[in-house]
Amino acid sequence: MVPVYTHDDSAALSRDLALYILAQQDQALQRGDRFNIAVSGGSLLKALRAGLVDDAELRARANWARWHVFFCDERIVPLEHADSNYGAFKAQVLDPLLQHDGVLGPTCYAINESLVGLGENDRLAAEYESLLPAQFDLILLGCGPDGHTCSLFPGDTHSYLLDPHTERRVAWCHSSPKPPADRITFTLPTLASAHALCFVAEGASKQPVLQRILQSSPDISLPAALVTDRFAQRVSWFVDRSAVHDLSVPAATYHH
Ligand SMILES: O=C1O[C@H](COP(=O)(O)O)[C@@H](O)[C@H](O)[C@H]1O
Repeated sequence: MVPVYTHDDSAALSRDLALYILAQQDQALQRGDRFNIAVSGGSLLKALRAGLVDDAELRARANWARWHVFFCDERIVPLEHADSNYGAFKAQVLDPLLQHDGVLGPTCYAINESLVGLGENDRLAAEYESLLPAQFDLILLGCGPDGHTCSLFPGDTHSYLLDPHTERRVAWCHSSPKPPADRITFTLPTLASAHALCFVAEGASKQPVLQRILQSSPDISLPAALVTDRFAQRVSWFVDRSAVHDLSVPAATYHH
């Protein structure tokens, strides 16, 4: 059973999430000289900002200059487009960090914007793959109401993205059921090689899908359940009470 760290509200979740990330950072910097972290887009970024950027004490504990930040998935749009995960991370984390004097920011790895719109999406995925470190210290994952994580979507149309033996570490996801249609995404082998995988899910809208993922017989047709099941020893979930309301999931407390 994976730990499901359950919180009364967003503020408590954001703080524990930040403490968890800092613990992973410290372990990574004992192993080497950089913290290789991958982030998802969506609602996760609000929690990152509240826990790590807006909180002065925790912001100071992050060794930002050693952070190398990648994106678990990215929408194939210009970086300043409203749908860009890089753009959302910049707005929620990088720009607010810049407002604090003396903070040296992280190194971020965005898609090659010059390939957007050229019909070169396989090449764009391959170029992004070439930037990745051999192994991630931490991958932060979201979970959509349909059970997708990264841009690994459930259903036959997207089963090509879930090949556990693919040599591709980043794949082009086309015809995404959630707009925009074209994206790149980490594949299962990339997730498999991470030291730690952490899902974040908040709000009552996530409750039905969490029921299918966190029950004792998970529905592994859902990519978020598949990842949880397959890499259980390295997976943690950070949730709020409304996301697991009425579920028979043992609530864990994050000890820091
Ligand atoms: O499209 C995406 O959705 C998922 C889930 O987002 P959320 O807002 O429901 O938390 C996100 O993890 C992924 O990075 C993003 O591209």
